[in-house]
Amino acid sequence: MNTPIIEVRDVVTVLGGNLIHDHVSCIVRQNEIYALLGGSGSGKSTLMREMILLEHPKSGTIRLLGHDLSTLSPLEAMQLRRSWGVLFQSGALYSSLTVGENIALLYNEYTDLTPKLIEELIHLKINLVGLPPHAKHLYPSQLSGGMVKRAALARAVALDPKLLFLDEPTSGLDPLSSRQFDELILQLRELLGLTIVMVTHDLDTIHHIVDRFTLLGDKKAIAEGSLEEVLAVDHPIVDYFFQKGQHGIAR
Ligand SMILES: Nc1ncnc2c1ncn2[C@@H]1O[C@H](COP(=O)(O)OP(=O)(O)OP(=O)(O)O)[C@@H](O)[C@H]1O
Repeated sequence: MNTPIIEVRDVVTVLGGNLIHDHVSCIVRQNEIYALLGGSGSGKSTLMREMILLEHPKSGTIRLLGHDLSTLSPLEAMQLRRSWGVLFQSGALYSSLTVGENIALLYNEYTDLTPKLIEELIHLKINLVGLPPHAKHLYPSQLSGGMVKRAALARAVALDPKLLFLDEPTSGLDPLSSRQFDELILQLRELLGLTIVMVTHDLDTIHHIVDRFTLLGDKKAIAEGSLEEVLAVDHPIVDYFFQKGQHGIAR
């Protein structure tokens, strides 16, 4: 649990001439569920995108599974990309393909598995995320919001990644579906031995399943740690976020 998997050190990010991160540091450890929390525009998604090579900091370092992301060769980058799965906020499934075909795309692109084995793996992954077997034949437009997220999750774990990145996994879900999705994330962490990083606004998720998190604000990492550790930090943004001193802790 203590081995660092992602180390962000002194990251400075400038986008469109605007300073987004001003020397932000944080550490994600093996097997933990780690969250990036903060107000709108605080740079949570950008930091996650930097961890998966979709953006690049102006300065500072990000090490992932021991690799400095700023010095990767194209081949190393390609290999490293295989070690993570990503669940984007909208699900990002191809609308013209069924759930099964969306998952099969990955196997066809990255493996030499036989069609029969691919079918078996698709069945396994669909079952793993709690979807009924017939979901394989459905198109994204035929799924509820919660089912789209589950299907996208099945795709994200298709290649057995070590790391899973989730962008606001419970956004758009009702409270009951959100808690069920939290439970699923917990189960997947246990079953697959994953380390999970998520961007979230959902304080219930923070309470229920997140081990540690960074609170971003004012372009900085205001606080990092467990909920208890963050709540002990004396900072107006911590007070604001958790409504300390008003009517208990906001949930
Ligand atoms: N490509 C870009 N060019 C210029 N500015 C950008 C770009 N991408 C993001 N930004 C800006 O960077 C800031 C941080 O954006 P980011 O999406 O990381 O915030 P966030 O904390 O995830 O916000 P939200 O919770 O609203 O999704 C925002 O002000 C956004 O407008």
